[in-house]
Amino acid sequence: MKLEVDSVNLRFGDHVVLSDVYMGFETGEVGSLLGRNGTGKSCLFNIIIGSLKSQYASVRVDKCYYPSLFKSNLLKYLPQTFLFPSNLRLSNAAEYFELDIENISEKFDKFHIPISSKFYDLSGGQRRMAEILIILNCSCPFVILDEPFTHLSPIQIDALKIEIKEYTSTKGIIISDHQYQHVIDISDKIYLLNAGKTHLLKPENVLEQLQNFMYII
Ligand SMILES: Nc1ncnc2c1ncn2[C@@H]1O[C@H](COP(=O)(O)OP(=O)(O)OP(=O)(O)O)[C@@H](O)[C@H]1O
Repeated sequence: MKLEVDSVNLRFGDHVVLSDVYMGFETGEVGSLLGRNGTGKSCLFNIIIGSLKSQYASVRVDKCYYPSLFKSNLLKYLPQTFLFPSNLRLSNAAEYFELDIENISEKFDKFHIPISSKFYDLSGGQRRMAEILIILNCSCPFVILDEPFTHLSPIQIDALKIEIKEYTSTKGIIISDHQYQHVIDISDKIYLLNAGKTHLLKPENVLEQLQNFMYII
């Protein structure tokens, strides 16, 4: 399946954030969006899911138009901020997303997170990992993870990178994170957002292109 967003134009008053943006992602791959702070990555994700109205945007899955992809069961989205209320039990959050509790508890065990806990029982990193696992296990063809590596320790990041790659057997996974080296390690395709436009990076010299766009020095 192919998820495409194009002709995205977004401005707040005189501030033009996105100008004629295109991105395309397919199931079976990890696709990424990099860009400096404030370039519009989260806005673009919110436009894709349908929670932010832009002046214009066309969001399609396999050439069908979706004004609100979030309601369609084709995509789940993990925002930068925590997703679930603190006093919710992990198992209840999993049930809310119609997950098989037995299957998901095995995943949680792997990361030493008890599924019977409430979110406030967990550390920041455990909580982030728990939310990521719930979203990754949803039976939808696309998942967006906004800053999945935030709060995670290096060893958890490495485990998550393996996990994300495994889920591409059934999904397209779209990520954005400023820990660009980890993003590069697992991405099949990388877009860089700069001055309101997306640029699809050539796979052979990604670091050099990131330098040219002054995302890194
Ligand atoms: N509701 C809003 N009203 C006005 N400006 C907004 C609004 N939402 C976002 N912006 C502006 O749009 C720009 C893009 O914001 P966005 O959060 O998408 O950036 P980002 O690329 O995700 O940044 P970061 O990497 O820091 O998370 C910023 O300049 C922000 O101030």
